[in-house]
Amino acid sequence: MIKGAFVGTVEAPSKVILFGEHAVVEGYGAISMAVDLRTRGKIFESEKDIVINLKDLGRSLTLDIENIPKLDLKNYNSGVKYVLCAIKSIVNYLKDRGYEDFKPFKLDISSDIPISCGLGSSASVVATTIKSFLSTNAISIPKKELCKICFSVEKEVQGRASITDTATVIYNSVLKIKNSNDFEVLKGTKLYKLLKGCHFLVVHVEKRKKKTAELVKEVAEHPRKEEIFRSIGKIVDKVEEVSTWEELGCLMVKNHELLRELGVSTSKIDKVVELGSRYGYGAKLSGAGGGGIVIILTDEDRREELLKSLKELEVLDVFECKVGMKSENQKG
Ligand SMILES: Nc1ncnc2c1ncn2[C@@H]1O[C@H](COP(=O)(O)OP(=O)(O)OP(=O)(O)O)[C@@H](O)[C@H]1O
Ligand SMILES: C[C@@](O)(CCO)CC(=O)[O-]
Ligand SMILES: [Mg+2]
Repeated sequence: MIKGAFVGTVEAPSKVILFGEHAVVEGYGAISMAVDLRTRGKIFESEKDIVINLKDLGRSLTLDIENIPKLDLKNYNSGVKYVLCAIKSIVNYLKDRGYEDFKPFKLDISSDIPISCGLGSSASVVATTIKSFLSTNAISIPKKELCKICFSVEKEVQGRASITDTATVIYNSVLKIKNSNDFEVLKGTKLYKLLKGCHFLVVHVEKRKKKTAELVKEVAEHPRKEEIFRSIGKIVDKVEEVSTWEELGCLMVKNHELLRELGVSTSKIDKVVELGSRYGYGAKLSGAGGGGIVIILTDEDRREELLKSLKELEVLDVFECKVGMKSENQKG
């Protein structure tokens, strides 16, 4: 073995939630779409231990393989908990199924996904970490099992989570989340065909002050959450019936208004949603909120006016995204 020899790369995409965030945590529906902004895990040989370099955080973890099942996440700061919990979860999952003698490796993790803005960077890094461990040990498990493990990591770190983000980055497609345990890949459906023709802009409006874990906890304590979740659930049910971009955009705005009532929007997010409605078919915040991203269903005839108005608002970044296509940065 050449010490530190490069072995290979594992990747996972990011995601946007088109409809249903927060309500989906309590079993309502959601519709999500993978986005081609990716987390990469570069795997190298290692003589002993698992060494994980989190390039975007400037942090490095060295793990004695024997001690991984007993890792206590409370001893680590929040920034590394998703990756640590991911490693611990896959080791325990495999040990429970008779696997042992896991190989040491070094893993460099880096990502083009803006962290903590609603693009599912946590789900993407969890999937990348677990897929890297499996790849190093030449073990493959069914995608559904991979989803369950990745979801359990988000739930353990956040306290509350749905299957949306992890299933979407693992299946790398457009998903309809049906309830807390079940989803379907929408490929070939009427909605998928409509979405395939859509042009979306993902606008990173502003940095969030809170992590998803805090935001979902606050929403869980909202006095009107059940009433608002029911209304969001009704919107999600309507989405599969729409036939035009106008109808889709209108439902996005209605969903956004309900997220505002949940208290997860901000004034700048609302301004961008208003621009998305003025120069496009509609828009809404996406992900846990509290700042972060807005997704806009654009009208290509008014795209330049929209981009000019976004520039005047001094948003952080603008990415073009289309179903199944590479995302391109559009910030002038
Ligand atoms: N490239 C990365 N390297 C290491 N850790 C990362 C990376 N990207 C995300 N994380 C972890 O995920 C956390 C952000 O997760 P969080 O759920 O708050 O935001 P998000 O997943 O981007 O947004 P949302 O959950 O709303 O889609 C970071 O604080 C860090 O712990
Ligand atoms: C806010 C939320 O609905 C989406 C976060 O991207 C949380 C979850 O579904 O796990
Ligand atoms: Mg997340």
